[in-house]
Parts: sequence; structure tokens; C-alpha cells
Amino acid sequence: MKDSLIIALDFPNKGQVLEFLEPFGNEQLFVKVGMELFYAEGPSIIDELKKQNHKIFLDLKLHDIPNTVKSAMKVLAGSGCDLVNVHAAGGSEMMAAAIEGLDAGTPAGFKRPACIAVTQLTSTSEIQVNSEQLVSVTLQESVMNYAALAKKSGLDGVVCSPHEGRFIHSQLGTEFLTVTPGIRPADSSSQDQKRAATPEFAREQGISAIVVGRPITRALNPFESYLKIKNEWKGVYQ
Ligand SMILES: O=C(O)c1cc(=O)[nH]c(=O)n1[C@@H]1O[C@H](COP(=O)(O)O)[C@@H](O)[C@H]1O
Repeated sequence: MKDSLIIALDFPNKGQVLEFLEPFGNEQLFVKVGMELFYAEGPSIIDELKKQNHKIFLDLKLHDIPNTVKSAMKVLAGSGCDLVNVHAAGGSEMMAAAIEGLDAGTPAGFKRPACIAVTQLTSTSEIQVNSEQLVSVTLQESVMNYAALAKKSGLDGVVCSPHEGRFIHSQLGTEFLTVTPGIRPADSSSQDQKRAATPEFAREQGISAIVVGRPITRALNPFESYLKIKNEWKGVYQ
């Protein structure tokens, strides 16, 4: 998990995913299946990607009452994915229930999927946190509060932006995972991401893993873009 570059496969169907993956050849990837692709293709897309030996982050961002989340996680634990997530806003009872469900559903002899909690979406700004969620602390404090709650509830880490990563690791340790979307190379648009950062910045902040979608999936040459971002993330400069 640590030091991974996770590619967000935000595509509408399996056909487009396979076409996208073609130039990557035998490169073993860590890919993210989100709502669009999972709702379109169902669990078979996980089997397909596993057949290709890729690691899988199933990003369904569960947020419901504890009992519902526990039952859903019990099912997802058997899907073969490596990482799943919930919204920390669902509360500590819900997050603990997610882990209970995963433990109950993980087949004997297999490792339970890691589970992380979304703190504040990377598309959220401090103004929005204050004016729409009526949160009266800073965005960083809100993210930190959710991260501490997630750790207390038994989760393996959080989704946050690279801007909060260093603080989270200083408070909760380096083993607690920080998975950060909103990654943009210096020359690309941040689009709907409000707390964007470069791969280099993420590395400097000690982030555990980065999630990259459009800068790779919408690039003219996705494989080339992937290699460039991966090198920057790993600190390899030619
Ligand atoms: O949980 C996520 O993966 C997630 C959380 C978050 O706070 N922000 C965020 O962008 N994501 C996901 O990360 C990916 C980012 O994609 P790009 O903005 O295209 O790089 C998308 O698939 C989002 O659904």
C-alpha cells in the first residue's frame, strides 16, 4: 500500500477500461474502481482486474447507519479488493461496524481489505466547510478530528489532501495511511479539486499513497503521463 500510485479508473464501462489498460502491458498497477464503473459493471469488473494481477481500491464511500454499512462491508470483503472506504462523517459507530463487517466477510486464509475514511473531500474548501457544513474550526482541524476518530474506530487510514498529511502523520503515526487524491502535475488544471497538490509535494509531506485520475486517464498519452507522475512521486528525475 505504502508509496503506491493509485490510478482512478473513472470510466463508464469495462470496454473503455480495457482499452485504457492496453498500453500498460504487464505493468502491475494499483487501480481504483469508483461508483461510475462499479454501478455500470458490478462485481465482475473486480474479477476482471484481479485476473490482470492489479491491486484494487474499491471506492464506494459508504455512509449509512452502522448495521447497513456492516452488512455491505461483509459482502465487499469477499470481492477480492484490497482497499475500501467510508465517509468519516458517518461516525465512530459506523466506522467500527465497517471493520466488523469486513472481518466477518473476509474468507479464511485471506487478508481483510484495508479500510480508510474520507475526511473532507478534496473538492471541499475551507469556506465551504465553514459556511455549508457550519463547522466553526479550520479545515485542517476538521480533517484531523475525522482522522483521529477513524483511528480510534479501528480504521487503517484516511483519505485527505496532501496539505493535511504531515499533520496527520505527526499526530497519528506514520503507519496510519494517508491516501491523497487531488494530485495534479504543476502544468495541469486543478478542475473541481480545491485542495490540489503536485506528486512532489505529496512525497515531501510523507503521504502514504496518491490517487490520480484525469491527469492520466484523459492524457493524450496515458502511459507516458503515468510514468512521468510516478517518477515525480518516487523522486526519480532524469
Ligand atoms: O475517495 C476518493 O477516492 C476521493 C476522495 C476525495 O476526497 N477526493 C477525490 O477526488 N476522490 C476520488 O479520487 C479521484 C480523483 O480523480 P481526478 O481528480 O480525476 O484525479 C476520483 O475518482 C474521486 O472520486
